[in-house]
Amino acid sequence: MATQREAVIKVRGLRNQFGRQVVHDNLDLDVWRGEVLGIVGGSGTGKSVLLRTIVGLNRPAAGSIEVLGVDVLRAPDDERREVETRWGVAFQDGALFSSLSVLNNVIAPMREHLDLSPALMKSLGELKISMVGLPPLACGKLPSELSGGMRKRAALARALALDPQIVFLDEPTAGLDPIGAAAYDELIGELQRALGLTVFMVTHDLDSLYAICDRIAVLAEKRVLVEGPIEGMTDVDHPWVQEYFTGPRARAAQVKGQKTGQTGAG
Ligand SMILES: Nc1ncnc2c1ncn2[C@@H]1O[C@H](COP(=O)(O)OP(=O)(O)OP(=O)(O)O)[C@@H](O)[C@H]1O
Repeated sequence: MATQREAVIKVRGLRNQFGRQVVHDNLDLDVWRGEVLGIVGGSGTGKSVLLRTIVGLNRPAAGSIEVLGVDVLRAPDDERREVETRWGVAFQDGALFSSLSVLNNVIAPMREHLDLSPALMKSLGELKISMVGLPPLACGKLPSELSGGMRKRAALARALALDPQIVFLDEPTAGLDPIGAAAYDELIGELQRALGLTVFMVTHDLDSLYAICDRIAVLAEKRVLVEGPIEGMTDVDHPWVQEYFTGPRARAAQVKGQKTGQTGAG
């Protein structure tokens, strides 16, 4: 099995620096096709910066990033634009266009990258919106007219607009109540299995880690300190990892994960 793993994202020797603040130094990371990878780490360890760097919203000081076989930092513009259509990103606050309806938000990437008739885009947009569990009524609403949980689902629908192979999620369950968060986790797990997605998820949510992540990458000391299945994290001899994965919240999340039988998406 291990020999068949294909890295859809390969980060090597990554350095990110803002002024004199070094956020990442010589960071390496592989993300395997079809996995749900949870990125965790203390506040300010650079989880969001890592995501933003991989998707091209932040230019690193050094290193290389390969996504789906494309060297995204050095590829010519047309190749880079093409590979961008093969991933989708959903940010924590949704980052939807506030003046566009949910349907038009979901259609926006199609308008930009595909040459489809308006009628076909509308049908595809409605399909994506139903895939994330939003009612048809949501299509015509503005983002401001949705609840926080619905906005996150709308952002996910937009991330799925171009049938991506990889989805990046930045703190997808932040701000949701526990029931809403569990439902969102379930949705991600279902979509991942149904569509064969690779999911790169920055999260603080221990329940999500136990419920849907196949592997965890811990950011500490400016790099990926450790990566692997969640079960092995309690053996890692590092104060933050110990506190995070053996504290009372982790124990509660583990029990919950076992109760619902949701440990790992496989
Ligand atoms: N554009 C920027 N300019 C300057 N500093 C930045 C910029 N973006 C991020 N940083 C800094 O980089 C560090 C890492 O930020 P990042 O948002 O990635 O942390 P994080 O691990 O996601 O934290 P949290 O868990 O609190 O969301 C922080 O100290 C932040 O202030």
